[in-house]
Amino acid sequence: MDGALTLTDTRSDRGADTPAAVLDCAGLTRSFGDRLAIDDVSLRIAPGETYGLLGPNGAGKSTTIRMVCGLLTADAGTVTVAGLPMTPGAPARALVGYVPQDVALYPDLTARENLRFFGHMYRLRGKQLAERVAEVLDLTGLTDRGGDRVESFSGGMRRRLNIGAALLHRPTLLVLDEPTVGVDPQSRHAILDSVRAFGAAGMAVLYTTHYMEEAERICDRVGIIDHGKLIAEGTPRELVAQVAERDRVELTATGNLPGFATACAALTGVTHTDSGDGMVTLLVEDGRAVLPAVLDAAERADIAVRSVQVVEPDLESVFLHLTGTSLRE
Ligand SMILES: Nc1ncnc2c1ncn2[C@@H]1O[C@H](COP(=O)(O)OP(=O)(O)OP(=O)(O)O)[C@@H](O)[C@H]1O
Repeated sequence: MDGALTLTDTRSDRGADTPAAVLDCAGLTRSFGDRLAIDDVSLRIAPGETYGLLGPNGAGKSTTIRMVCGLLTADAGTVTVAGLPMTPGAPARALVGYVPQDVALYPDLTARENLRFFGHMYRLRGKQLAERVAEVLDLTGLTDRGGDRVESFSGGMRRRLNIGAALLHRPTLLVLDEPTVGVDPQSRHAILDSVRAFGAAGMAVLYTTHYMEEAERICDRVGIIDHGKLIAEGTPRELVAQVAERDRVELTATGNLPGFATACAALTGVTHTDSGDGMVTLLVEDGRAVLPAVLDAAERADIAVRSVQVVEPDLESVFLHLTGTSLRE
């Protein structure tokens, strides 16, 4: 496998007048036809801060970051990076490293050739390009494989090289769009550790995911996005405090699950219910206290319960609390 990426401190590259926020999005709004995809989203990311944009598929994460990276124009609102306005083609784009959701590498080129190609796009040339390519191969732990074609790489190695390509020009803001989708667990851990290290080295990081445990693990602050709106923002601890003492009860079961969820909603101590994918999820005041009544309700509704889990409050509970639906894959 695939070791963690490591990074040296990039803060020395910054001027003394570094603005308080590296990224400042104000009132971002964007529609596609009559579909309002992003609705008045504002967020700020400070130097060294890792900000997680957490939301289900279709919530508006990619659209937001495409505007942040200057790849899509907003209908309303502004993006500034290190105080510079971001619009398609603006100089501010040079401050951003963008890691797209899909791996964007040339399989029949070697890792080194891929990096040289991307380095050219960032206008790196000659000795500086050679140095940065060597630096990124080192950072990604791929120096030994630099001369090998990417088609021979594992999925995790491709992801790491994909991230490396966005680091060639030493960006002030690194934007990663769901970089662990489809990656094996070990590579996933390596990528998450690396993103943590980028933040620790002073980079501002915008990280989108629909895995709440990733957001909890690596993000200093999290914004929850749903139907194009930023519906909550804070540290994972602050967000979890919003659902107070509520536990989550997760039952995997077969039978009429929507009907069972409705029956559970009527039980004392149950505050939210959701069902889908062979699972019923309940937010409850006290998981253990409510279990007998839930299991009685299952029996009455002829539900075959396969497993029951009581989970203490986490970001998944926050999402269920705020939206009434589970943040499932
Ligand atoms: N080019 C487009 N044309 C039309 N609709 C679009 C376009 N891009 C995005 N949308 C719509 O905008 C909404 C937000 O999509 P977006 O891709 O930003 O969500 P997401 O949170 O990144 O989801 P995913 O994790 O599935 O990529 C969705 O309803 C999507 O269908």
